[in-house]
Amino acid sequence: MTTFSPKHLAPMDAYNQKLLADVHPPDWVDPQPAEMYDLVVLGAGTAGLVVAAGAAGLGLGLKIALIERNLMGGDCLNVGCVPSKTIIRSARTIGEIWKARELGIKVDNFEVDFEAVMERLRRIRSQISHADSAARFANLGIDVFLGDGSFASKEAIAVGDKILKFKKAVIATGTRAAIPNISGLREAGFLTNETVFSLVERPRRLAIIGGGAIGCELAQTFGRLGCEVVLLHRGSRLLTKEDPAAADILQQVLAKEGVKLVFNCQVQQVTTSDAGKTLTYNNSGREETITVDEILIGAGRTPNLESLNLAAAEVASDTKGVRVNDYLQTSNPKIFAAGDICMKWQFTHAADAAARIVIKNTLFSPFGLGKTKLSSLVMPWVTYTDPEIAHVGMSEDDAQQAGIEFDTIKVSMSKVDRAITDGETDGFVSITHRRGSDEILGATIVSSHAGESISHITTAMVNKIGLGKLSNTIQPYPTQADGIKKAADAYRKTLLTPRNQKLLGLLAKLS
Ligand SMILES: Cc1cc2nc3c(=O)[nH]c(=O)nc-3n(C[C@H](O)[C@H](O)[C@H](O)COP(=O)(O)OP(=O)(O)OC[C@H]3O[C@@H](n4cnc5c(N)ncnc54)[C@H](O)[C@@H]3O)c2cc1C
Ligand SMILES: NC(=O)c1ccc[n+]([C@@H]2O[C@H](COP(=O)([O-])OP(=O)(O)OC[C@H]3O[C@@H](n4cnc5c(N)ncnc54)[C@H](O)[C@@H]3O)[C@@H](O)[C@H]2O)c1
Repeated sequence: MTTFSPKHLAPMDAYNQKLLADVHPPDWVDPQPAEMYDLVVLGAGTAGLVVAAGAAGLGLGLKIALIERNLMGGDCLNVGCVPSKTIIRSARTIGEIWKARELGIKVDNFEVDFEAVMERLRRIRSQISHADSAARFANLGIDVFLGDGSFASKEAIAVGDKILKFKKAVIATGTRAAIPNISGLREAGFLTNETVFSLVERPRRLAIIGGGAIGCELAQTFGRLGCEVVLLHRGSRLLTKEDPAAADILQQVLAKEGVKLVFNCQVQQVTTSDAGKTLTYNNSGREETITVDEILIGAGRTPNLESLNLAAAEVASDTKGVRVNDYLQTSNPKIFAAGDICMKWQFTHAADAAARIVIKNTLFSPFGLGKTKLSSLVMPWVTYTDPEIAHVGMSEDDAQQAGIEFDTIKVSMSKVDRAITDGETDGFVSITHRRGSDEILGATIVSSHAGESISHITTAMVNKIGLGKLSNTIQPYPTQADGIKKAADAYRKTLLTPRNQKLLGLLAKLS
């Protein structure tokens, strides 16, 4: 039986008890290890779960072990996508209420019940946790071990006093919040994604360090839920990995909603007093201070490597994580990796896609034949702010670096009827294509449902459908996805050269 104490799971109400019973049952008894495993998977976040379930689901009688030291489901279910998107839903409603008057609806009074918002988060999370549960995976025929796994040799992993020998192993141990080295921060105390979703009381004043995906999503969310939010970002604009025009729209929206944005900011120290936690920071050369009740860190990730004893398995790593080749194979040919621990794309769907590649490359590529490359994936992602910012494929910078000649077509949402009727014209569709061809290289969409719309373009790219065919694809009127068709139509118009016009004129005369 394990002696696990869920230090970050609070409060221990009925919902969190249900979650725990699913993803780290307090009375769990590890099985006796098999003599030899076909596959041992280290870490039961998205990547590990998909590898284990995918391999077991083939019905080939493979012997599979899955090891998790904390909560099965990893970041996504417990302290990432699921809790964040659940409170983002509540915050969206507040955004709608703010907009109500513009839509002709008077809402004079409303109140945010922060406790109820957070209780809903815990309820929803516990409602879907069964899919990632120890019981479900054991029922799939997988040996589930709840404990800290570390390599004992090139061919074995230790978990507690048990040794699991493997033919192949997969490292899927993910990441955790990187904590910036700021004097007084640890003493003052801070929140990370591991603790922020356990809040039961609304902090009146909240400082967020880092203006990436976590910082932006949660600054808007907690701002809408009634906190005074300051976002301290060291870059000169938010969401450094996104199209600057997309970041610009978000900056304007956040500022309008009352989130204080500080750029080019270096937090130097944190001190504590009766007034709260005071951060001293350098704002473009000026020293400033701000006093808050809580500090949330969203300043990037650090890989979960320390306890793995990678040296024993001769697996190479660096500060970013486990090193892999394009087949997700580590320096030990029997050991693969998937998910945040080894990838620049740190998303649940990326971990899922990588896990599928790993199943194929570990189990179904005899003599290394028929392996799939990570670089073959077309990767979309979405930042769930309001408006959403969605991207797929290459950015203009990527294309430039790859030496590809390109053109970009951009359509403002203010030209899309449905966005106008919805009062959601902050945004655009931008599609980058190979110059002189309709091949789509990448796209960014900023709109209230950009996350849904981007899939049209992802599907087109995966199936090598160009802008010409997208222009022929009928979008129902009026939808915001019509912006994609407008961009494709705009590409078509570029084909109307004087020579083509002459030809068309001739055809018209002859018809
Ligand atoms: C706040 C937040 C919001 C997010 N929102 C989104 C979103 O909306 N969409 C999206 O696509 N992505 C989102 N992400 C990213 C997403 O959560 C990750 O990309 C995804 O969880 C990665 O899965 P993984 O399996 O690689 O790693 P993890 O989910 O980190 O799983 C790794 C597991 O390994 C375990 N482990 C580590 N070391 C050991 C060991 N030695 N022995 C045994 N077990 C070990 C850990 O306990 C953990 O359970 C978000 C992340 C955060 C933090
Ligand atoms: N919707 C989504 O898919 C989603 C949502 C949240 C998180 N995530 C994933 O989680 C990962 C981690 O998110 P994140 O926001 O922590 O990382 P991030 O890398 O996206 O952004 C962190 C930002 O913080 C800044 N920063 C770092 N140290 C700082 C400091 N001391 N002071 C001020 N700014 C500082 C960095 O310059 C960077 O721009 C992301 O890479 C993303 O893949 C995804």
